[in-house]
Amino acid sequence: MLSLTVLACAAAAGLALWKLFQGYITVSSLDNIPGPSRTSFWRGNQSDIYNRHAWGFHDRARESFGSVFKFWGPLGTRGLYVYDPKALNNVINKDQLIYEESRWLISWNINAFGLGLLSTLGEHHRKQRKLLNPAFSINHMKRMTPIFYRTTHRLRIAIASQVGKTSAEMDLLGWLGRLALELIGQGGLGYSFDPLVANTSNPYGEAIKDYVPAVFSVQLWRTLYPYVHEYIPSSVRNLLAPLLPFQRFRRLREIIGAMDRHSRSIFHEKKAALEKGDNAALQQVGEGRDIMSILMKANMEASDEDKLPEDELIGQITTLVFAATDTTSNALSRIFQLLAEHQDVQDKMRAELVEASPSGEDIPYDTLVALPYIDAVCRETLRLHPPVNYMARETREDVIMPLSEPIQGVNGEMLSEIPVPKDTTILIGIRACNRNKALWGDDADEWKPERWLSSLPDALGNAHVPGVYSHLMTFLGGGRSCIGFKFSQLEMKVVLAVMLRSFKFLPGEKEVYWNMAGINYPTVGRESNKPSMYLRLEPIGSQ
Ligand code: HEM
Repeated sequence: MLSLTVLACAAAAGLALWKLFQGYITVSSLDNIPGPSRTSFWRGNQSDIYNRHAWGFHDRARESFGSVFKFWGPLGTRGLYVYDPKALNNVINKDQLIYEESRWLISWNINAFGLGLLSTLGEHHRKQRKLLNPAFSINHMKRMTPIFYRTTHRLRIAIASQVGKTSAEMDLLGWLGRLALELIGQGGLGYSFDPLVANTSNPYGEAIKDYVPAVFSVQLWRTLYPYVHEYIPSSVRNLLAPLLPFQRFRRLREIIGAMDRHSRSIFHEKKAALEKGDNAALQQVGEGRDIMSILMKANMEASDEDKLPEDELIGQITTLVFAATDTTSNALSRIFQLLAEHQDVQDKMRAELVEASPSGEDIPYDTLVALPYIDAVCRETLRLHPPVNYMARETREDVIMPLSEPIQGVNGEMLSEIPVPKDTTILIGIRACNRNKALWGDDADEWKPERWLSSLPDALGNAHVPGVYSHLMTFLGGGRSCIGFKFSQLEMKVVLAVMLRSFKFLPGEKEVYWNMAGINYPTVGRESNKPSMYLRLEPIGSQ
């Protein structure tokens, strides 16, 4: 009996060792795909790809190896970095269910955000999305526009009091982050997080803002999470997590705990208001027009098979707040930084706004979204500087990846498709696709809003980039594309419309350094890891 047990344990250990180290022993169809050599025997290119200063690695690799290249993952595994449009179309549309979110990321997201859209797969995800979609329609965005203006004017007043009559240098990222949280609060949840006055802060806002840097601070450990996820059951993981002796893990757990507590209390408040009837809901902050009220009402009326359980509704709250906050505020910060560096563009945008509303009244939705120059600046910034550089996927089975243009294999053969083995990590090169010179022209790495005012290159039209927005991969495409991209555009345009008429934006004294992360963020200089961006603001006319 004992020898049988020993034999079984030895076999299990052998299998685990084989699974762990097979990458070093086996050959793969991806060995014929060119790519950078590994910089660590154990970690492959992990630390080249996933670090705050990885811009050079990503840019050199795309320039040297083209639209599909191999990279090394941990323990001898191979991955593919892809920005070929036809391949991307297969990844996010045609074979979406084969190129799924990584299992470990889903498990991580369930722990961090609960069972929201970022944590579910397949039919489960489709069902959630079906219920949420109507709340993100253009008609609904129009109805939310007054809420966006009202909230942004509160920010304008708060900033004006800091700027005074002359000028002041301030952490604009901090203000835009608070505004983004308040807008998803009011427009998304019918809840006010932040009075938007100076010298106050909000624990939920702080938690959300710290989440991405906190995750990146444990990135080395996070690259091991796929193995932790595979070999340690979730019950044991949950038991061990609080015992981890590292301050960084403790902070991450605090952040996740704060997000969950707030989401639960917001949910129960909304539920009570909805149960009391429409009047109670109308008296809430979002006047019943917010995304969660619509979702909760739709859920009450849905057939049993389409209904979402409470935990999934709570998960949507954390997911929405996380997905909406840093992405949009960091994108807006990048726009203001570029406007501070290009006063001519800033002046032109201001002139367009004054022409659209000489009296300074809020510009109605239809007019605002159609203003061509502001639109060009937003598109161009989201093209050149997408807040998310890449997204990972993982093949659930062997699959053939077709290419728009053949590539030369390591053996000299031309390849028009690549056989990709099951369990391969795919990195969707969002920034790489947006800067592809073969599609956008030789000036693809330059910021030129004017490019959107004349016709775009034919090569771009013919390539059929599968992004949901303007030939860009910024918001991805397919069944997992960004559901909030219209919300985000409206937010950017309302903020630009209000702020550019009140302030002139100038470069500050403090250096602005952009860090590469799950969502890129600026810091003062390269060494700091505290998200912030200082610009100088000067008042214009009467406030
Ligand atoms: C500039 C701003 C934004 C950018 C660049 C952005 C980008 C993205 C990207 C790349 C994804 C795909 C993630 C994945 O495949 O795992 C995504 C998903 C998502 N985004 Fe956004 N986003 C932005 C703003 C927003 C806003 C304002 C909201 C909410 C109001 C939002 C809500 C979501 C949600 C819920 C998902 C998950 C969708 C799904 O899995 O079905 N995003 N976003």
